Amino acid sequence: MIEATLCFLLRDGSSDCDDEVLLIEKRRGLGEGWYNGPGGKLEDGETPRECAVRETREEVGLEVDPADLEKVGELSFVLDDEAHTFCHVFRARTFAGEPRASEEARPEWVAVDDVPYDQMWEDDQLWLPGILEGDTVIGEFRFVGGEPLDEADFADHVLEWDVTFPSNC
Ligand SMILES: Nc1ncnc2c1[nH]c(=O)n2[C@H]1C[C@H](O)[C@@H](COP(=O)(O)OP(=O)(O)OP(=O)(O)O)O1
Repeated sequence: MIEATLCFLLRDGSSDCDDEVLLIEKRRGLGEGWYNGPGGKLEDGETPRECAVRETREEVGLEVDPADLEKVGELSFVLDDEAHTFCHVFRARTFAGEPRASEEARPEWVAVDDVPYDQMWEDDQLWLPGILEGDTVIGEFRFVGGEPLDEADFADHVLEWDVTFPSNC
């Protein structure tokens, strides 16, 4: 099973009440052409938090202090009844630098109310709005139809909200 991360960075928006979230348009690999948060697969010996920091740096050039990352989700993606990917989701409001594009990702600040869910993984619309509003979640999402995961059909899901994660995970 693959272990991966997603990292959602938030900032105050230009209008009075709207937060903005940094999304990437994925330029290669799984989910190519879709929007998502920066993130990717854990490397050997890496913790999820370290992975989220590294992937954010590599994909969009922003520096995040691991201590500023709040663990806000654990998502299990199941393909044809087999565990496929376990994804740790983080959120942060503190980071350094200006986003820049990389070979893997084109970054874009998007108002939280304008997230393009029709250009994202189908499951994102089920859990990401809650994450962007400050909630926490554990979710399982079942896909059918074989590899690759991003061409499989989304079948069903289970969500548990308002979860408490240990501060060190
Ligand atoms: N269903 C769903 N919804 C939302 N996000 C995801 C999924 N499935 C997923 O796999 N993901 C996320 C989890 C990861 O952040 C990425 C996939 O990681 P990937 O880009 O393959 O990992 P990298 O390590 O960056 O890839 P390479 O550097 O090897 O190209 O999608």
